Amino acid sequence: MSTKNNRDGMSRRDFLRITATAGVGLAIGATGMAAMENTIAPEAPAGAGNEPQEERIPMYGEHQAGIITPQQRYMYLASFRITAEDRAGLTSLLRSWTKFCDLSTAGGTMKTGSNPLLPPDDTGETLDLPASGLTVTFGFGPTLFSADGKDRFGIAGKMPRFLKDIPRMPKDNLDPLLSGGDICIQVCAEDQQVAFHAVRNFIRLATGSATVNWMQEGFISGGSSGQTPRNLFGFKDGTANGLHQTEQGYKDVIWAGDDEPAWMKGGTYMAYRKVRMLLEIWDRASLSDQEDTFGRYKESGASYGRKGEFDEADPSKMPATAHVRLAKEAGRLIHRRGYSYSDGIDPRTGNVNAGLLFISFQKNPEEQLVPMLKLMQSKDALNEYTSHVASGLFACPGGLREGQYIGQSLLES
Ligand SMILES: C=CC1=C(C)c2cc3[nH]c(cc4nc(cc5[nH]c(cc1n2)c(C)c5CCC(=O)O)C(CCC(=O)O)=C4C)c(C)c3C=C
Ligand SMILES: [Fe+2]
Repeated sequence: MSTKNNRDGMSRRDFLRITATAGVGLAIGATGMAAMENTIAPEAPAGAGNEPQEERIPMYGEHQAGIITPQQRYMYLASFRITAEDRAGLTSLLRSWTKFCDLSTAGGTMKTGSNPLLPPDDTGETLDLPASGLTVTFGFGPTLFSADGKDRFGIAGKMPRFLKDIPRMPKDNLDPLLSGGDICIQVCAEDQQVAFHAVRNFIRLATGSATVNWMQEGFISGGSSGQTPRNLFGFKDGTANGLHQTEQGYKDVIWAGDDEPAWMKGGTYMAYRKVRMLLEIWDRASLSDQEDTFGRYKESGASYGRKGEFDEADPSKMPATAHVRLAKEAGRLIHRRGYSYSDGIDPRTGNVNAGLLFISFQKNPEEQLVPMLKLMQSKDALNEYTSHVASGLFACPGGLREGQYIGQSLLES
């Protein structure tokens, strides 16, 4: 796609580069920061500018996209309550959502419409934007299968083996209005407006068939440059995913087993915890307390007693309550794909309302995730600085072939 602007002869990319550089100079001048000791010069990763992201991530395949896909910068998570009264209503919604996915992940939009007396078919905010690595991942919650003892859609007999709410943990501070749901959609993209457009249109297309329970937005840094993103405590977060990132590793850790209903073939379970991070308390903790909390060094991300971020961790070198040591003691791996969030300021306290939208994928949440969560809730040094405020567990069906709709293998098998 050409980015030349004919009026001033400068490409959109050149313009962004020049203004970005000028902006840095102005900011330094304005604050009078002549002495720059104690700083770390950032290494500019190649291609990490503001270029439009043409990348299209195929939505068809053995697995849904957005699970082992390298993390895009922006994420929306939206949970829906299905109001359609029967299976035909649910099927029709899933068909129209799938059609929209097919179009938008390829960088297309619906027609704006030819009848000026009707609302346009597309909301329009991505008309000039490329696909931007958009992915959409669907998960089905326990209540889709059975709610209040009712089998609303005739699928109660096809419930996957481990689909139930994550058990309540002693330190939980969960808001039921921000937890659970019949269907959860994870939307990720390199451009926030592309991701927003998708989630907004899922909501719009659901009119009359589903209502939104809650929606969260998240962001990360660095992912596309190949570096591990840092969370809002300033630590590299996601390093240990490297332990299972092979085809066999994914099979062992993520993809549902053969003992699941057929529609879960190539699927997995998505766990969600919204974890508020108490930034003001954390920022007053010493560097050594911060590092002891994780058992890793802040700058390098290396685990205690090691030099490189990816050197094998030795839990015996970490304090007994270190987060990473406890994760290791739980003895199982999970695939984490979390995003930071910021919900502005808590007006009652003036504190920043921010944290981690913890998302993990695993084949058996009962064996892989729940024991880890229990161990962490009882001992984790991180508990002093965090509070779990929302939760959810969803079964993600396997991937689609062109022409199929999401959930077809569940509803029509
Ligand atoms: C029960 C699962 C987990 C929750 C909840 C959780 C919350 C949470 N984690 C961080 C920051 C870090 N976590 C790190 C590693 C790590 N965390 C979990 C699990 C949960 N974290 C696992 C399984 C691991 C990997 C352990 C290992 O095998 O080495 C790290 C270290 C770097 C890394 O590997 O990613 C950080 C940092 C926060 C801030 C948080 C809640 C707000
Ligand atoms: Fe963690």
